[in-house]
Amino acid sequence: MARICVFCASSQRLESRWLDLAHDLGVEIGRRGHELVSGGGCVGMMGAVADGARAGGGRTYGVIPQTLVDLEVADTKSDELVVTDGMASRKTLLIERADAFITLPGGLGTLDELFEVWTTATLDLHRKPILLLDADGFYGGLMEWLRGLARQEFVRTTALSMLLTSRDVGESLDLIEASLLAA
Ligand SMILES: C/C(=C\CNc1ncnc2c1ncn2[C@@H]1O[C@H](COP(=O)(O)O)[C@@H](O)[C@H]1O)CO
Repeated sequence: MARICVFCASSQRLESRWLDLAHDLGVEIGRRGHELVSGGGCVGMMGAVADGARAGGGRTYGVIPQTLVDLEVADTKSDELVVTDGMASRKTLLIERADAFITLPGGLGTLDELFEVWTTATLDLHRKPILLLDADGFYGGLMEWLRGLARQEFVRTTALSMLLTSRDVGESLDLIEASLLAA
């Protein structure tokens, strides 16, 4: 069993294909016996992945700041919900709790979380696998831009190679499980 943290969109105005993707990933995390670690929200893809994990028989662990609890967007169905005093302490707890990270399509919050776990990995502050689930080529533009940064020596190619990528839910979890087994 691994504790897999999923970063994804909180927006409530998304096409159903993104909510379905998050739900499918959650179901597969639960079905494989893993715990879902998440930002503890019940809206958008965040709610879909958590509901999916529970539907698949998995345990869910959420970490959410009090400000978002006050806005009534907390995943109150979570098996364990930790409330923090701010966004920074929330992110620290998420990173400490998880064994691995998967990033689904998302906006600024999702990108912030991806870059935090990725930069800390490049600094060898942790050795937890990080995977970008690039469904429908959502992250194609970002990856192309990052490869350009590597060509110009702003980013090390070893940093780029730390990021696992896949376009598929099952393959993403296969890659994470293989990486955890190899560690
Ligand atoms: C009040 C509304 C939405 C609530 N917003 C959030 N709820 C929970 N977690 C959030 C929220 N906004 C950001 N986060 C964290 O960042 C990621 C999602 O951010 P994005 O900008 O939507 O990509 C997510 O992983 C959370 O940890 C009204 O709609």
